[in-house]
Amino acid sequence: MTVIQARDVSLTFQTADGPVHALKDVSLTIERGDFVSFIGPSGCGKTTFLRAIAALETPTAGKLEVADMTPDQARRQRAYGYVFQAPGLYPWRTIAGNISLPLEIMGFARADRLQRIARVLDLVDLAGFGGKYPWQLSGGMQQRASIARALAFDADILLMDEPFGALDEIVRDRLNEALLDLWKKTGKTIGFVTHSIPEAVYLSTKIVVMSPRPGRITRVIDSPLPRDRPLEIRDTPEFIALAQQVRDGLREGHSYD
Ligand SMILES: Nc1ncnc2c1ncn2[C@@H]1O[C@H](COP(=O)(O)OP(=O)(O)OP(=O)(O)O)[C@@H](O)[C@H]1O
Repeated sequence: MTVIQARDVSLTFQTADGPVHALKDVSLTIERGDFVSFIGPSGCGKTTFLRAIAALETPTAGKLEVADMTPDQARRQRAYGYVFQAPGLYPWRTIAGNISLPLEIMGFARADRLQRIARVLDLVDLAGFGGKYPWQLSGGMQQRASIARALAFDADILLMDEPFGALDEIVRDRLNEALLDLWKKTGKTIGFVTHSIPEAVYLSTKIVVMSPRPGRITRVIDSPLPRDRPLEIRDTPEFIALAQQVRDGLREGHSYD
């Protein structure tokens, strides 16, 4: 079942220095339960594409459908959760309070909110930390809390814009494992922006390689790796070959010239 469909999506920003073609003729189909990574050098339109899916930007041409709706309808139906690069937690609210906020805005009853908060804290392995304040948690724990917040209203789609970019490699490894586990448990469809080839290959069922000026898709690689992936899978020939394909795709786009 198709969950996200982009057909010839283009998006041009008008700036003082002239038009910036952030996306040009981007076509992509994302199926239910896919884990799709977007990888490419700075400025290739990864964030713009994710924001267009989330109705935070409007394409200048082409068609974009999210759960059979326009992005705007999907936003109003709360069809997805969105995780930003920085955790963006309010320091004056506890972790539970932060997770509760969007639920309060959406009008969930208190008992329902408490139940949902407990469930998502458990999912991201933060059970027992609901009463802490963000500054009492490590960076990795804060990012997990922000994922919990995006999961709390149980949308089928999770959009994540480089959520682990600012974290060190050891923490990132652990969060990658935790995210895969969560994806397997919940069956959600995930769109994930990253700069890291190993992260994209480790997490994804589909890797979308993009290139800049104008922002476009140069390659879509379907992963043959099994869904069960211990971290050690990164040392297997299959993983290394896949990483090489991504690298070739990035080079094809002249991304690092
Ligand atoms: N609001 C905006 N106004 C004008 N130009 C913009 C705006 N947002 C993005 N751009 C431009 O659009 C292009 C694509 O940006 P985008 O942030 O989507 O790239 P990205 O691949 O996510 O980059 P990064 O990896 O650095 O986050 C860039 O050239 C950027 O400068």
